[in-house]
Amino acid sequence: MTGEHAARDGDTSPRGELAAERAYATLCRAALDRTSELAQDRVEEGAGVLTGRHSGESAGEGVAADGASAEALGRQLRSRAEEWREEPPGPPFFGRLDFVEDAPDGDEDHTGESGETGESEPAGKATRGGQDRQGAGEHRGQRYYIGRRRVSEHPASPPLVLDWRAPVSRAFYQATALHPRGVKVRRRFGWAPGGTGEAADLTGMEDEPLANASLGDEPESGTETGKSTGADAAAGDGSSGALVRASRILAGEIERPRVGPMRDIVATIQPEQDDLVRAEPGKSLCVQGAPGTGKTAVGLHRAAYLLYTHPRRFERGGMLVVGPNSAFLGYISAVLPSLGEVGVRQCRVEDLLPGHPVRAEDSPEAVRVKHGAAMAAVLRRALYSRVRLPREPLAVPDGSYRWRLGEGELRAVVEETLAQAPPYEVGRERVRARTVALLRSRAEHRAGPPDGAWLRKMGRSKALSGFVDAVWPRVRPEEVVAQLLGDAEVLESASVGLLSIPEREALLWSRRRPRSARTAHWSRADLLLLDETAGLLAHPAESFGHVVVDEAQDLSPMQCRALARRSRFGSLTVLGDLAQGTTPWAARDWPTQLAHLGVPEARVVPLTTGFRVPAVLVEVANRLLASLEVRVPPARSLRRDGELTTSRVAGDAALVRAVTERVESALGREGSVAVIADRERVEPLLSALRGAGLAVGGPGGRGKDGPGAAAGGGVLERVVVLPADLAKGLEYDHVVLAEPAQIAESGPRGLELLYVVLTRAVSRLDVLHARELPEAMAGRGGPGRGHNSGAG
Ligand SMILES: Nc1ncnc2c1ncn2[C@@H]1O[C@H](COP(=O)(O)OP(=O)(O)OP(=O)(O)O)[C@@H](O)[C@H]1O
Repeated sequence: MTGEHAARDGDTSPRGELAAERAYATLCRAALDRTSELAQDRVEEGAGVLTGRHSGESAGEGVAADGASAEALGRQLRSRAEEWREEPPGPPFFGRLDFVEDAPDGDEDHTGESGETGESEPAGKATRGGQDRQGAGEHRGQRYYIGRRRVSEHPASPPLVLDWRAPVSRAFYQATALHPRGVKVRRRFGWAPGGTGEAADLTGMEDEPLANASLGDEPESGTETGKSTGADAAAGDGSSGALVRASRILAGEIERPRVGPMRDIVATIQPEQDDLVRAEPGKSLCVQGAPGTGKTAVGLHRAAYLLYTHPRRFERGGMLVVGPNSAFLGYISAVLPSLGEVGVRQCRVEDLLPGHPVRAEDSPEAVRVKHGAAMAAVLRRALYSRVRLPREPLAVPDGSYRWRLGEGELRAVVEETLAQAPPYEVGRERVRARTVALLRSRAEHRAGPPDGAWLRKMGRSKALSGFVDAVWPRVRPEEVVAQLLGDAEVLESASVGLLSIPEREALLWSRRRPRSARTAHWSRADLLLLDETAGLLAHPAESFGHVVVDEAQDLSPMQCRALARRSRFGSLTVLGDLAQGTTPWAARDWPTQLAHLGVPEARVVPLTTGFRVPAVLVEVANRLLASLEVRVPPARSLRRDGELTTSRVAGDAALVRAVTERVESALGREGSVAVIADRERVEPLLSALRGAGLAVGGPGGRGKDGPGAAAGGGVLERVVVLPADLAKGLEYDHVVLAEPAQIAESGPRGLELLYVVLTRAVSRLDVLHARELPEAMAGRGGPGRGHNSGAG
């Protein structure tokens, strides 16, 4: 149990240890079942008590203070109870830490977290206080189980299992023989895939001796899955490669076939990923990660970590996860709930924008201009061109008297307000307040300080309101944008020096289009303009404490600004890969993109170890990097498996035949198959494959971007034909790539697109080509270090 080493005096044979761990699992399951019942009872009682969330809280601490939060809490309790009812929580733990009894001299701990307790730290001396710099600190002699969530027999009793996010759990991810953090032995548990976490599902375990490993300690135990090889990793450099090579459980988990929606990776988070997950909440972070390095996974785990560690911070401004499209969001939607976080908003940028129906379509050039950074300046000018400097004095009637304000002083009011550049609506009220202040000083001079009622009367007076309307008119975003796009003169004066004449022409509505704000037909990109203008008028009502932005390289400057507005007081986790930028406005460098996102100071951290794409494929993909217009560190792969074939065929008909053959032979093996080609080839390939009697899905049929994934995944055809531009973010066991040269030439970002396509395969990639391979792909050493054949 979490506490003193319980098994020390028991049966220490591998079989005996496994039996003891299974018994412990049974104990945990019983405690979980009780927690579930308790949650259900509380929903029924309507009690506003959090159950087991934010583990430091004992029963009663989460009582809601007001109706709205009581309702939110009720919803959360209900979903927690439903979650428990519908989905058994799975294995109650995946790891165990045994800390040393005595701190060995010179065993420096490098956590820098001395004394970290944190509000989420589980109660009880056993887990209070972090490891000190000399090693185990207060954890000396303790044993802790680590799991997806805290398990205890009662919310207030000491935990049987610690949440993976608790400070002490960090040692599970970070301890190495060089820096053992006071950990004597790290144990990993192997559970039957797909099991519900019953004791019988616990099939094996591996121990890595850490502290004193260099002195030649033997592993504590071997298990049914084989002798521990942990010592190899422990003695190594602690890199992901060394760790994974040394652990069959780790390697098995990482190489497990991918089916259905994305899973959490909580049992196998790697040290460099853990650093990002637990990075300081207040500071923004940008992860430049090669394909399959776990950027999405890291972002989601970071969200869960921040919510757990800083619950109060995110009660005020919530957490937002932004993804590129709804199918992707469907694909990742199960991860946070599986980590116990059900209240995170997950959406696309466009879901945050004004909800006008989209009734118009822009030309590609108009889309490009509307997404560009210059548009923000154009809109600002268009809005502020409405402000007029006063040209005459103002007389404000007050009973039979008239207060007079001179043109010069009124002009100073407007000029000073403009110089302060507040949001437009704030500016308007500021002009009003300052003009009233001028009246007050007049009145004071004449008859002593006026009272509040008089000041309010003056502020609302017709003359003063008329003045404010004249110099700083009230306006709606729709009016500003409709006038800008509908009136050539307005557009010209707002965009001189910012847009070229052809760009202006692309923006201008044709004469047939309605001109008024009320009847305007808005395009998708117009919604960005409306949002930008609304942001110039006032701060958005919706603001987030933290925003996780995925595939951030593909966002346009205007999309970035829409996010920046919503996290003015928060921080961002920006995830992306410049080499995978395929939109017309994709970022070429991070500093520029981070500036658009409002966080120019964010640290950029590379992730280069890939968990998806095998090394032989990564090597081919990396050859492209030299030809891209971006500089990113090349990927390396943890996976040594994987096959690559490259085959030249004689002409298009032969290419179709070769694709069919490859698909047929791929079907003889396990896993999903995707044929990826330029959009033009999709229909012919689909009909050829169907003509050959194969059940094939069209674009979006399955995978991360397909409705299959959104609906829970994998239920549709095993084979899909996919245009290259829909491949981003997807994974397939076997990929057949048809005519890479055509993809490379398909547009200004063709090579980036090809790079995306080359990095989708989890196991096997067949490259089929009738034309020469793109030079960039051939690299210096020629294509295909794997098997080459002339089949076709
Ligand atoms: N530490 C880990 N343990 C196990 N699996 C992992 C780990 N890190 C990542 N993975 C797996 O690797 C795959 C790729 O992860 P993910 O989709 O997060 O990568 P990505 O960097 O966002 O990729 P891309 O840039 O291609 O979209 C996923 O199947 C993920 O579950």
